[in-house]
Amino acid sequence: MTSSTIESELAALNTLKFMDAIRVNGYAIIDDFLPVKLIARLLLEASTLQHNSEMQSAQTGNIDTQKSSISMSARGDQTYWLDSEHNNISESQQAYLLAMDTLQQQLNRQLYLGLFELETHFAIYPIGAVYDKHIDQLQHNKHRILSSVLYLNENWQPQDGGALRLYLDDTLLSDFKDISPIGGRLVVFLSDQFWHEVLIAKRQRTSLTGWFRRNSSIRYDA
Ligand SMILES: O=C(O)CCC(=O)C(=O)O
Ligand SMILES: [Fe+2]
Repeated sequence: MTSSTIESELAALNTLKFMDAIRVNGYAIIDDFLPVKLIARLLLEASTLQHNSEMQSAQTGNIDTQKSSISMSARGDQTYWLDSEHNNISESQQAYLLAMDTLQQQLNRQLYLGLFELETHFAIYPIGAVYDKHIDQLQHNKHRILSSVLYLNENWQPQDGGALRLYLDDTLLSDFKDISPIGGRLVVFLSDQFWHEVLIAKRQRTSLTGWFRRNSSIRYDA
């Protein structure tokens, strides 16, 4: 997919509504963020990486430092970072990165977030895996500004479970929104504001998770 195709795909989105949602609520959801074929190719690539044992068990960010035990959490996903160390970034992965870069520019232009770069990885949650309630902006790392999750799951049904549970009020556990990990759906939320968790699923659950950062000095800490 060429740069101009991605640009026009994104231009076609109702970006103003999306930006307004972030401005007002601190989070936003876009369905059909990328073409179905591209989502299918990314899903296949994640499965292949898993098959070839190239994914790693995820770790939580602060076990080493013990600085912010409040953020310590259990997670059962496997990850694969898209970065220059893995120099075989596929065409589909490039298309995803380009789309996210375009989104970053729009976010900066319209919300003045000053986002500098995206760190991102594939994540696969095998059946039964969860990610306990946590917050993405760790106390020793304030660089993560906006979290993003692009779901890659084909034909995901509500009864499959695996929702992202976003707590809308950190003092009120009953006030949450459950977001189903439907293929092509992109969720973004302010990294320091929302406690969230990944609920158990009956099917394997695949995504591209990312964090838009303001600074690049510390990387890959989750
Ligand atoms: O996959 C999701 O819905 C959320 C993942 C998440 O919270 C994380 O990786 O920090
Ligand atoms: Fe998270």
